[in-house]
Amino acid sequence: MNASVLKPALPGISSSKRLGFFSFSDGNKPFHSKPRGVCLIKAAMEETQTLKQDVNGMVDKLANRHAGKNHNQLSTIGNSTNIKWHECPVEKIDREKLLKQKGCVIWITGLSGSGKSTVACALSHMLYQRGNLSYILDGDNVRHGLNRDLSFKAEDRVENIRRVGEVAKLFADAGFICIACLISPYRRDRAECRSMLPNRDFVEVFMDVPLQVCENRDPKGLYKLARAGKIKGFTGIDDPYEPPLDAEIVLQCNTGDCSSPCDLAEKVISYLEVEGYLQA
Ligand SMILES: Nc1ncnc2c1ncn2[C@@H]1O[C@H](COP(=O)(O)OS(=O)(=O)O)[C@@H](OP(=O)(O)O)[C@H]1O
Ligand SMILES: Nc1ncnc2c1ncn2[C@@H]1O[C@H](COP(=O)(O)OP(=O)(O)O)[C@@H](O)[C@H]1O
Repeated sequence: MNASVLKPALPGISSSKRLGFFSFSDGNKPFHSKPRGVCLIKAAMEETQTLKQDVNGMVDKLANRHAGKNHNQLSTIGNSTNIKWHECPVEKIDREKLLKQKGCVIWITGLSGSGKSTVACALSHMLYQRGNLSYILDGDNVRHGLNRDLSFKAEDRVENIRRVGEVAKLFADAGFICIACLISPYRRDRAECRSMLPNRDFVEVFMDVPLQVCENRDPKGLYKLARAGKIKGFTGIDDPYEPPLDAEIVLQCNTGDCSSPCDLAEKVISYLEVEGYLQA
């Protein structure tokens, strides 16, 4: 590999921290259209040398972790046979150092109309303003793509939550503060998602808003349709919702007079701050 084709995308950060952000050209197209000075080429070569050392260190770290283990062991997970986990030396903790935060999942559950999406957006915006990276997995939105094959019957809701739980786990592993907001009506499914993550990395937020308030809001007119029997199996009307018994955060709104979405999001921010998620 040619030293001049290395492109540090985050100048000013040490090479080990930048490791995940280097990309390589195809060798024919240099990154800089203007001719660069010899000093820069020399610096780039030195940078490459440091990088190689970093990569070797990372690979050694991986080799040590695997010492004594059977590298060829194949697994069967569900219907996937003969599969093998592939480790990469750049780990979650390395990405977290880059992002200066800890990856986790904020799981917002509650009835339709309880304010899940609104709080998720307020939270994401506040995190963005603080310089923290988050990403929202909204039930409604995920059902436009990944989960478009799923209906609202019980087994499809279970699969909906399982898939979003798995995706959220990947985002947390990438170092994101992943905000999943879904009705997720069943306790057992939420517990399954919790169990996918290391201890404390799953933060359950319960939108404790009475059905009456949600129904009065009815921004999409769905409760009206459900009451008229035009939507069958609507959560809270003729389909169950199991409120959490041990959520980390409960955002209550007992009457129509609720705290503002920003005030609610602030409570989540305070929790994340106290638990140390907003720094690496
Ligand atoms: N039968 C039924 N029950 C509940 N909700 C329904 C239903 N049909 C459509 N919708 C709309 O789908 C949104 C909920 O999707 P979710 O993926 O969050 O649901 S679930 O977690 O699988 O129960 C939900 O969005 P939110 O209002 O944002 O919760 C509704 O707009
Ligand atoms: N804290 C709040 N106070 C008053 N109204 C709210 C609050 N949060 C959300 N809403 C309103 O309630 C309705 C439903 O909110 P939404 O976020 O779409 O709920 P969900 O995602 O749970 O279905 C929207 O019209 C929204 O503007």
